[in-house]
Amino acid sequence: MAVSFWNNLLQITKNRVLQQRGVSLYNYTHGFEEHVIKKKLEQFAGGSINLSKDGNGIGVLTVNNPRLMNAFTGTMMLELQEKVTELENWKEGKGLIIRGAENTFCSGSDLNVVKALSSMQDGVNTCMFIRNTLTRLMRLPLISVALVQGKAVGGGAELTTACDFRLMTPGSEIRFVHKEIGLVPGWGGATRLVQLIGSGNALKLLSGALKVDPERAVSLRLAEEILPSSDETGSLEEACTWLNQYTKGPAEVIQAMKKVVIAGRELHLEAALREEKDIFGTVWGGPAHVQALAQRPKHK
Ligand SMILES: CCC(=O)SCCNC(=O)CCNC(=O)[C@H](O)C(C)(C)COP(=O)(O)OP(=O)(O)OC[C@H]1O[C@@H](n2cnc3c(N)ncnc32)[C@H](O)[C@@H]1OP(=O)(O)O
Repeated sequence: MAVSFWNNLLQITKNRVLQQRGVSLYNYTHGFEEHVIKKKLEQFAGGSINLSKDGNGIGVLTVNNPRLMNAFTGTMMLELQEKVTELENWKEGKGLIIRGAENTFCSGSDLNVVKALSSMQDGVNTCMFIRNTLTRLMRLPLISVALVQGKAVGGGAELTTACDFRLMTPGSEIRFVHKEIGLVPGWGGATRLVQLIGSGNALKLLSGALKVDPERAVSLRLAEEILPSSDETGSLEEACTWLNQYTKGPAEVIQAMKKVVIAGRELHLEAALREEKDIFGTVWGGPAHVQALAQRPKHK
């Protein structure tokens, strides 16, 4: 009796968390002091995270620090959080492409930052900070795609797993190199990798620090497709075309669709079904539904 009460309470709390935007995994109750780590990260400047949004509801987020193969400096980690907040509030948004500048994806944390924040406390806090951001990124009500050109290494490989889909260009590679530097993934990448490809395959990629080329990624179902182009402009156009297959229609319907999938992915059956009912209620009788019914649709 007492156990089922607490289980129900836990589920209700989880649902509430999923429904709210901008809610973080870790807060002061977990010993996480966000303002302290933000002050430290501010000291490591360089690079940027750029966001452009088009009129069709597709955003392009670019990890931009080509001098260091798009490694994340401290200020880029802070900027990523700001851009995720902006995307959470983008009412017209439907899809998101994440890519790296100048033909390569991302080489993870800037190793200079890793060295400077080498105490256990700083390392754990930095990981909590970025794991919060990537969890919010994963839960955006947008269909997200990592466009992997060149190399996605370490934290860069982890970033790809926070997207709904991965598209790879010829010659590109995803590699969880953490073992080589005496680490395990800390940006939530191991957990998400297990969910994507199963524990056995995840263990092989992580413990072997294996280079995953596009063919292998597709066969593991880590990537959806290999794009024909390897250049920046061509592959971005192809990624947009791929994404457009799934983002036709009104933003409120696409966003609701992503939310029911998040519920199915993250909640237990009964809680997910309750969540689906609530989300259904937000589109039933809405403009897109009424307009579609008025046209007496046939789906041949
Ligand atoms: C979550 C925890 C983490 O993410 S820890 C960080 C994990 N990442 C790494 O260990 C990546 C280390 N870098 C590499 O293995 C290679 O640079 C990779 C990414 C494979 C690219 O190789 P390649 O195409 O030959 O380029 P390169 O080595 O000449 O690199 C160009 C310059 O960029 C730098 N760079 C690269 N990655 C980082 C990084 N993560 N942090 C800091 N600097 C990085 C390289 O050192 C190189 O700089 P320089 O030209 O030697 O001054």
